[in-house]
Amino acid sequence: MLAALGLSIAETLVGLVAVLAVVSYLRLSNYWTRKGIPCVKGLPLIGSAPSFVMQSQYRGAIMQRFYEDARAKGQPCVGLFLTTRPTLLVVDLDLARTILIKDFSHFTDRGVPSDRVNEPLTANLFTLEGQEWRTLRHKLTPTFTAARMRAMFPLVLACAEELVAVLRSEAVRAEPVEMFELLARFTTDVIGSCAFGIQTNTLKDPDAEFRTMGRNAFSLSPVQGLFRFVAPQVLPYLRRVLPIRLVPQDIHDFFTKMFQNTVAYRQKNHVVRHDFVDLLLQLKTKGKLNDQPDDEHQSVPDSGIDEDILPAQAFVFFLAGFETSSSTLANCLTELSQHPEVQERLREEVDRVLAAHDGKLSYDVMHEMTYMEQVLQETMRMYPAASNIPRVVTEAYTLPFSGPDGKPAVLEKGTPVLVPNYAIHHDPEYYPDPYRFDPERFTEEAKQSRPHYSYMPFGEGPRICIGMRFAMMQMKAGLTAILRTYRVSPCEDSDKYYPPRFVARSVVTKVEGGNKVRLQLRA
Ligand code: HEM
Repeated sequence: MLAALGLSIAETLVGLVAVLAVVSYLRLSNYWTRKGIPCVKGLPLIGSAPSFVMQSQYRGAIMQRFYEDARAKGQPCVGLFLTTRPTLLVVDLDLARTILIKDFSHFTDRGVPSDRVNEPLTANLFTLEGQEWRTLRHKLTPTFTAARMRAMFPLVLACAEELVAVLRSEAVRAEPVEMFELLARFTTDVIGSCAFGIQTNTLKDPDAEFRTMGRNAFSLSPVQGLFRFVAPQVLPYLRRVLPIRLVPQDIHDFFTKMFQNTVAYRQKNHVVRHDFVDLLLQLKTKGKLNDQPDDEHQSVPDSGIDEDILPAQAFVFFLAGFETSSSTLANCLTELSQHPEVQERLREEVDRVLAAHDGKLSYDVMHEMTYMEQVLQETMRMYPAASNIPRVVTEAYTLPFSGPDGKPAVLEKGTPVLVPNYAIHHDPEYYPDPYRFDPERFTEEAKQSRPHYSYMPFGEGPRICIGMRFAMMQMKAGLTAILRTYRVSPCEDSDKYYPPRFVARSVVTKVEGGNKVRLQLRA
């Protein structure tokens, strides 16, 4: 055919790119303008944010620039093009509430690709869409109640004690300690224990297979990053012709096998451990937990969770839970090392609360540490693990305001929407002097004085992080264990790393150069 037209492959490709560029240019010129939504056009094919396509800047900061410009002009939102894809960036907090909560039924999905047939691990709570997601969320929600967390707490505490022991040898060496890596091993052990029911031993052995697999699951090559975050819309087409996997085969096989082995062992030996494996197995058979009453008003009995996607749920608890919590905890320690007065006040609280309970830490005792809650909240304001909250329009949606021509703007099905929580968390109108670490921003009084939805480290609405209780539990257990035994202080070269710069091509908000601190045993 090409030969008949007298074109070489190179000429055809150049022609194709030229046509795409013209189509993209025409779209750029009209798309948002026709809807009456102010926009940032940018370049054909690349769109409004070259650094987004190149993955050369932290995504939170990229969106912050658009957010601040639009906010200065009093716009409730701004239209962008991420590559050729029109994407709506939300600026106004009422609009954020409308999308995430009030009219959630038009925005139920995230637009993260999954493939249940070829890669069952991708069919998890984070990626599933529509009714499938709704049913699964309904079944999994009771596995995260305070009572279940209380039952799992001893497993978490055992890992926190191991962390303290490992830190002891680091403190004795008197060298700077990279806390991010150590804390990633801590949270890997915690979630390995609670979601896979095994002792992953990564604190004892940094090269343990679970840590390697966890690390690899988060290390994206530039090309993987491009497909997963920048142009996921082209992924389904490419996957038809190229052998592109969402989760590399070895990682997929490893986590599936781990979960299946644990299940087989539990069923053979009738082991009960009060962890997520137990709870997932209960949900598999009955669709509800053993101690949940039957719903009298339900005409059809609950069906169980399909066996093929059971490991996927343990996998997503691990993936969504370990690096988010470890990076938050590591950033918290960096801030505490830079703010000794906050650290001392927090340590006094830890000592006082523990002394009132014979030195014994429990799930309920941790809740008495109110200043610790403030410190972690301020950390998650400055370093939200997810810098933007993504949604996709699942049913065409008329925005609650009109464009300059007086006509209401309609968002088409499939349009991505981003709520920029990093930008909102650094808006000086909500948080004066936003780059200063100040846990006083989270006293009850200070929280009441701010508008709703100006703080969303765990997202918002029906799709809010399901694991936030678990996250707070493991972070508080880790922080308590560290502070009751050690003091942290900055390294000599800390001005190279603080104030922090964020890693550009990272799924989770992480700082450049890691989180190095000095550790001293308390006298
Ligand atoms: C500091 C720790 C954590 C942070 C900051 C965090 C943050 C988030 C955010 C921002 C979302 C998206 C929410 C939205 O779209 O509105 C999310 C979703 C999710 N998180 Fe977390 N997370 C953390 C820890 C955890 C843990 C420990 C687990 C599990 C044990 C977990 C499991 C999940 C799951 C399964 C979802 C998807 C929920 C759904 O779509 O229904 N996360 N998380």
